[in-house]
Amino acid sequence: MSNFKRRDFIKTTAAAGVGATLFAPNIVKGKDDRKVRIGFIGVGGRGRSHLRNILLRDDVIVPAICDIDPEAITKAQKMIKDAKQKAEAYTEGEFAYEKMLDRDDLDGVIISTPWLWHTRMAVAAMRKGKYAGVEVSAANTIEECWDLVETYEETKVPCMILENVCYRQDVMAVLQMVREGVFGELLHYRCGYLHDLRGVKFNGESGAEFGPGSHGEARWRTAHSLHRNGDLYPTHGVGPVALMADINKGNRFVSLTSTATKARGLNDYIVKKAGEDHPNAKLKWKLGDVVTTTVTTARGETIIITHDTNLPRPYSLGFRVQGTNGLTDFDYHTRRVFIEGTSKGHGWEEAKPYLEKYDHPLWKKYGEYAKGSGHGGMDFFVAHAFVESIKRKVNPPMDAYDAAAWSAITPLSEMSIANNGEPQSFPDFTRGRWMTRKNDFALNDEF
Ligand SMILES: NC(=O)c1ccc[n+]([C@@H]2O[C@H](COP(=O)([O-])OP(=O)(O)OC[C@H]3O[C@@H](n4cnc5c(N)ncnc54)[C@H](O)[C@@H]3O)[C@@H](O)[C@H]2O)c1
Repeated sequence: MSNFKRRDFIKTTAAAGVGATLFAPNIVKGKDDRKVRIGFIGVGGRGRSHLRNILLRDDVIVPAICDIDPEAITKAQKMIKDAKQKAEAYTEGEFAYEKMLDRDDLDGVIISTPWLWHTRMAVAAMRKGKYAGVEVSAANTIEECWDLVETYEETKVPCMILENVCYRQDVMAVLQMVREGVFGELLHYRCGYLHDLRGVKFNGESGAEFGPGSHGEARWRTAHSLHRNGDLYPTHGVGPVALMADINKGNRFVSLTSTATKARGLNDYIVKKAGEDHPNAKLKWKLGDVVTTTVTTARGETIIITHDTNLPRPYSLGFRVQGTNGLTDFDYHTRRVFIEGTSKGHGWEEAKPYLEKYDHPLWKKYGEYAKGSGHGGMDFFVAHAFVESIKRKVNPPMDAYDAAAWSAITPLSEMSIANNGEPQSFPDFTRGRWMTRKNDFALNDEF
């Protein structure tokens, strides 16, 4: 039994390993008291939100943190001190994390750094026997996708992509509906990342600065829009869909085609903020404002993924799940369903009764507890799954194969756009094992 509890939350957890696959245990052995020791690489905005959730648990110790930004370290150290813990900080240069990974008292690390560091850090963590929990996206190139898979296969140390949206309450209820056959046989999905990031990509005195001297993600994220044209952030949308579609577990992504509109939004924003004489107003942005990708699967489904981060618009992940019996469109603002024989007439039905009826058992169990953990509660679940997988020494629910297949959408979409929408084949990262692997995501009653 686990000793997991927080504040007034004292529910015990079930026996270890239900529904999960054991792997060769070459990682640091858990202690009898089942306390897990987790280090943090990157304690910026996202790293500290993970840290906050982790520090609320009584089954995790945080012995070490790493960041190159002294301000981020100071903020994180205050949180750690407030939680009555003590962590050593690694701050000396961009490779200080390697020193931290040499410690023998870490079971896992949570990596919340800029994208270009993710694979390098996750691979280093696995090689040093530490579970790698890596923020999204996990990889930038097809080579990096293979690095994640091959390092996992070689070391048998798991890598979990920390895709929190897979645990969103409505997403998990729809997953239950899928599993119970409410939509019939599935054919089509839509999803994406439609988020006005202009205020994230630019800040500083003029409101139009990025790179060194700016703060937060503007320091590193914006450069990708200058140099790359593709779906730069696919996993919030495609992660949940991949789990519904059994990707890598009975099904796989086969190919994609991508197209992009022209790039106008960022230039328009800079001119409005800082005037047309601002040096950044002269830049030629490569990222098309709306990138549309269509993925085909081995089972004959299609998935339309939209990336839309440069224009004024409300936040949306734009989910649609459609099968032979009906479909749902759902988002933070609108959730609707049409099921043949149940929904009256030709109109949509409000999804609320369905989402309540099919509320996932994990949400029934931990929903109250999760509230306030960030992003409507889903941040609790993703960190919880990481911690519980380490405790039980089992593979996490979203693994290196998922990290590779979901992240591969970015480089493949770039190649497709660069070649006039030419179809690009997905590598089969499972090397054929997708045919026999089983989808056990969130099927045990713990994580
Ligand atoms: N899942 C989600 O909901 C969600 C939300 C926000 C961000 N993210 C992801 O989390 C990651 C981090 O984003 P963020 O918003 O925290 O960015 P951020 O810029 O606020 O933080 C990144 C941190 O990494 C540090 N860093 C950079 N290079 C480093 C190195 N070599 N070694 C150690 N530290 C280094 C920076 O100093 C900074 O403190 C990104 O991949 C982002 O896409 C995910």
